[in-house]
Amino acid sequence: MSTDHIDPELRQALDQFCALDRVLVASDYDGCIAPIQPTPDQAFPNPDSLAALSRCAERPGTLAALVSGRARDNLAAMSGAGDPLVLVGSHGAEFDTGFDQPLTAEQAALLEQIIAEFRSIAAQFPGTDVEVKPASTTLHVRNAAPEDAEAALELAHAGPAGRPGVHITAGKAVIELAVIETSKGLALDRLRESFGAQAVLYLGDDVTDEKAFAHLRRTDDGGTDVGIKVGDGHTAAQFRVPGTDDVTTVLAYVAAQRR
Ligand SMILES: O=P(O)(O)OC[C@H]1O[C@H](O[C@H]2O[C@H](CO)[C@@H](O)[C@H](O)[C@H]2O)[C@H](O)[C@@H](O)[C@@H]1O
Repeated sequence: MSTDHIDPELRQALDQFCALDRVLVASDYDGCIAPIQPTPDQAFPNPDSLAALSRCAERPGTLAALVSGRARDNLAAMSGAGDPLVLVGSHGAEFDTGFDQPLTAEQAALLEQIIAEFRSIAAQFPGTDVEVKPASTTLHVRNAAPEDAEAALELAHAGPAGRPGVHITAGKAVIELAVIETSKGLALDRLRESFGAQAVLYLGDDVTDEKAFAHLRRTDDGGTDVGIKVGDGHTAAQFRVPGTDDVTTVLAYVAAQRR
């Protein structure tokens, strides 16, 4: 999608957004800035998208952020991004200051337990793998045979996912269990308020991004948020683009308009 091919309604919304004094430009990482890959450690950013988001961050009155389900350290390492981009990890719960609350002893014990249960499930199904994060764990099934993937997810739902205190996030070829509540929507609220943004632009491709889209709104000081779903699937976002190349186009357009 060249800049000329941005859908006219989306372009109009972006033009209105870009004309505001203070804005927040935020994107999900996997499936938006980085194309989906067989394993998490292969998902490097599209350099053009990352460069465009970084240019946004350098524009006056513009805060730019990556808001990811990954652990923040891992997001920083894989993306190579840092100042002036803001990095938020753990589905919106992990800022540069860490988590708002440290895990309680009970939560830490619960996390150990569900990690062990995920590892025991992964040991039974070739091609499945377990990712460990500070407050959650992810069972990856992308590289398993379809029947193994289904069986592994069923076991996860029937076992660790049902434990009291566990929060489930569905995702692309994963099930993720957290011992704290997370929300990319609350993360956007926090960034919006701290920066005094009149409007927020958010791009996301996965189920976890729906919490972000649900927090987008028309604001009192004249701004209208812009939500863009990347790819297929149900969404609350007003706009949709087909894939990660379109993320580059949108971010490059915003960076150019904000100059
Ligand atoms: O919020 P995001 O930045 O989109 O992170 C969501 C999850 O992304 C990663 O998993 C996904 O991407 C992998 C690499 O492309 C892919 O192999 C996997 O199937 C996808 O679900 C990451 O590993 C998770 O921790 C994130 O929660």
